[in-house]
Amino acid sequence: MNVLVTGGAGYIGSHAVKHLREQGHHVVVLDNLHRGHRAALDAIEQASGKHVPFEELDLRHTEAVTSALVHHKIDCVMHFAALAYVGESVTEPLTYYDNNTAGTLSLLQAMHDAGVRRLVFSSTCATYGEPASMPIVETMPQSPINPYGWSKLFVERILIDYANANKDFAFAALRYFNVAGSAADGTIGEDHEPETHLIPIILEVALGQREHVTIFGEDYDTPDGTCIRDYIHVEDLVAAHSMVMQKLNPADQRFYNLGIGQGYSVKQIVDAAREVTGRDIPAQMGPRRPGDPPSLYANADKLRTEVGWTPSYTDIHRVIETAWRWYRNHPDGYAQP
Ligand SMILES: NC(=O)c1ccc[n+]([C@@H]2O[C@H](COP(=O)([O-])OP(=O)(O)OC[C@H]3O[C@@H](n4cnc5c(N)ncnc54)[C@H](O)[C@@H]3O)[C@@H](O)[C@H]2O)c1
Ligand SMILES: O=c1ccn([C@@H]2O[C@H](COP(=O)(O)OP(=O)(O)O[C@H]3O[C@H](CO)[C@@H](O)[C@H](O)[C@H]3O)[C@@H](O)[C@H]2O)c(=O)[nH]1
Repeated sequence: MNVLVTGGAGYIGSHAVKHLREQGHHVVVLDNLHRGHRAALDAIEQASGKHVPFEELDLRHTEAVTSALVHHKIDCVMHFAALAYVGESVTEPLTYYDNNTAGTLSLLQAMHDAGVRRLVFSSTCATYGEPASMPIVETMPQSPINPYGWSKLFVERILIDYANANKDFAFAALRYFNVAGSAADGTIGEDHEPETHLIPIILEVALGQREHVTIFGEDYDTPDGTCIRDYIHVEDLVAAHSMVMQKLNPADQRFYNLGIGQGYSVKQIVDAAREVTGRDIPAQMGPRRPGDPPSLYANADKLRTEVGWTPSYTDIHRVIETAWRWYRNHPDGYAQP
């Protein structure tokens, strides 16, 4: 298939580009490079010896996006492009609604104008807010507790309405839990600025780039008092995307949780990282981070049953190993040393 990957120069998008090409698809990247890295695409190009077609465009430039869709004869869009920091969304809500919600509206208009009828959308478990029970199943109420979650939930709603009005359109919204790790072959990885995610921060401590990791709260109602999350390896996540894409039939409206169905506490992650790296990783207790639910993990049975996906990484040590390989070999990320 001819697939347009929006946000393809970002962390998850670049792993999707690599995987889809390995699966034999023809991939075009669209990214405005606001938080992406041209160097990630260069690395994919270098490792494969094959050019990565790249459109440096913003989602909100509808006409230019339409032209790109037509020019590359796109069959399906995988839509990763978004702003994705919960804390930033609280202080800059308009930026999030403009980029994530209005940006997707513009993309849908462009797809409509270009006659592209398949979309796989990056949603998030942040759309569930603080669920009453665990694990989370897709039918549970969605009530986000931050603008980031709302900016994604609005898109889910828009997709339903658009698909109801256009019966030849099909979409899947994949609600990710915590995405972690790097390509097992070491070619690409995670490089966020600012970095706010737990595993990268812990590995920056292991590298000596930070003095300690602060554990945000140890008074939660969980077995060791720290927050529990469901960490899915980025390669398992993108494999699920291509499997779902292949299954999309006209008029499909699919919603899936994308996690491994097992939770780890913050303390367990720190301990696992100490074992993997063999480094002393100083941790300090700090106050809770506003907006953090105590526990979030998936029931991912629907994806297993309907699509046949299973995660290959179920041991957190192996997930951290892939991330550690990337950070050790690229201590400055994609920046030139
Ligand atoms: N990282 C996670 O744990 C996680 C969890 C749940 C959902 N998600 C979702 O997955 C997707 C990818 O996340 P990521 O961690 O790879 O983020 P990222 O910041 O690394 O990548 C996002 C990419 O999108 C690009 N982009 C943003 N707005 C754009 C626009 N208006 N036009 C064109 N390009 C634009 C950025 O330049 C960047 O390259 C996002 O939609 C995010 O909401 C991520
Ligand atoms: O320095 C740190 C960083 C994080 N945490 C904790 O570690 C856990 C994971 O945090 P983080 O890695 O920042 O991920 P989340 O806040 O869970 O958010 C991620 O996962 C969500 C889905 O769960 C996505 O929607 C978001 O885009 C993505 O950033 C949370 O309990 C945090 O409180 C710490 O204790 N110390």
